[in-house]
Amino acid sequence: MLDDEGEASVFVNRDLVEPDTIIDEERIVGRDKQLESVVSFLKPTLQGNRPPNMLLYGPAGTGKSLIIGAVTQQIIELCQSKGERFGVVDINCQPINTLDQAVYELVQTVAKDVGAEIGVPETGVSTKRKYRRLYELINEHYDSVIFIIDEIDLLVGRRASDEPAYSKLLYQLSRASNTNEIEGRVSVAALTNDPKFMEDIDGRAESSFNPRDVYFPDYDATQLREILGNRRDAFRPNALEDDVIPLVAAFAAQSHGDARKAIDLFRGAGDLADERGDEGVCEDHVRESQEEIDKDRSLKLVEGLTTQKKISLYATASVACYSNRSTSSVPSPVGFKVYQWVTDKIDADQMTRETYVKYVKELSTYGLISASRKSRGRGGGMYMEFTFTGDPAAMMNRIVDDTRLEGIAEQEELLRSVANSQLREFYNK
Ligand SMILES: Nc1ncnc2c1ncn2[C@@H]1O[C@H](COP(=O)(O)OP(=O)(O)OP(=O)(O)O)[C@@H](O)[C@H]1O
Repeated sequence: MLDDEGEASVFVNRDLVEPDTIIDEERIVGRDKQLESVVSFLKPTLQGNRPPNMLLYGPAGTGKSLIIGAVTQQIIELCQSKGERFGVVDINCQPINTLDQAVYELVQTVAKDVGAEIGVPETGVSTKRKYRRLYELINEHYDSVIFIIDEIDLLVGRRASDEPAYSKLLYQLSRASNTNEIEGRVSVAALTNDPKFMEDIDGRAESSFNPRDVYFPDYDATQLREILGNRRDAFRPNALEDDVIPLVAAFAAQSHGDARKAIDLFRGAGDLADERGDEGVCEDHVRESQEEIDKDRSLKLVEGLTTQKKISLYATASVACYSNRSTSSVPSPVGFKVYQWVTDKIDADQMTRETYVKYVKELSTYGLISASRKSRGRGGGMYMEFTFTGDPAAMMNRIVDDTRLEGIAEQEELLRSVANSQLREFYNK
């Protein structure tokens, strides 16, 4: 089978494994409960009533956008057949910084959907004017509307002390029909990975938004297998060896349970097979793509760290890497001693032990390491134990690109002995 460029390819429909491709409802699996809830909440629209507001929450890649998108699409079609205009106004807050930009983005989205002029400039007019234009467009073109605000918790606004921008936006949008600014029925669906933002919304916003919750948990390996199995026709028949889907699902379930990343890995394995001119996709392609993904991710992350964080991570990784013990986990007091040694050697500032622990713990939120609290036994106090999820030596190599640490890397034997003597001292106490 040849692809668009006339090259042999394992794919027949690569789009199906692109994350942004909108898929048919038959390909959605494992989200029956969430689908049922969203359908039941939005059904009143079809009877001419106002649906409740909704909060769809759960980790990344668990189908929040997919489910709300599929249900609202159906409602658009059902309304159309009755001659009613149901507007779906969908924005993602990730690239947006302020309330003013968010309102402008809403105006732009509606204008594009209905083919009208935006009608307000992006800058130089008040946010109020933008709201007015938004309501005007909606009143002209829709009988009812749902606002879908993705990654709502990221819309914090400029000043940390103010009421967050998401709180103001939720307040305005959810009361727009009570104040008759929008004549038709309005509802708001907020999507987030982190529902804790609700703790910071203003009391007024809370009572006017007052959402019905729908929770999206991580997918397990069985669900991911099904999701991927439903897209196997992206590949040429017989191009996939039997163990490919189970392995992709197992990798994804183990590290995140995110369908988007699982689909990325599936596609990556196919791309690798194509690159090498192999006829089919096998287990090795999956393993190598996963390694590439891990490498890229940690590389990007390490590049963005401050020097102090790099040193903390380097010292911790060196203990994991050089340890002569049977486990490679790193007790924080040992990591800190090695950190002190490294900072002395390169003549860098030295943070306190608390700061060192805070920095290393922070990296656990990126999945590079895991951190757990341990007890030293009676009277011995508590400490943190760090374990690297990937290869600590690869991590060290990446950090050494930071020139100040090159000198240390040349003293590998010395660092090895420092790490082990600190480990011995810690465990023999
Ligand atoms: N249940 C499912 N069945 C089939 N495909 C799915 C399912 N859940 C998610 N996907 C696919 O995974 C990708 C990510 O899903 P989606 O965008 O809905 O995640 P999300 O929860 O909104 O994530 P985020 O918080 O990152 O925006 C999409 O390509 C989607 O098609």
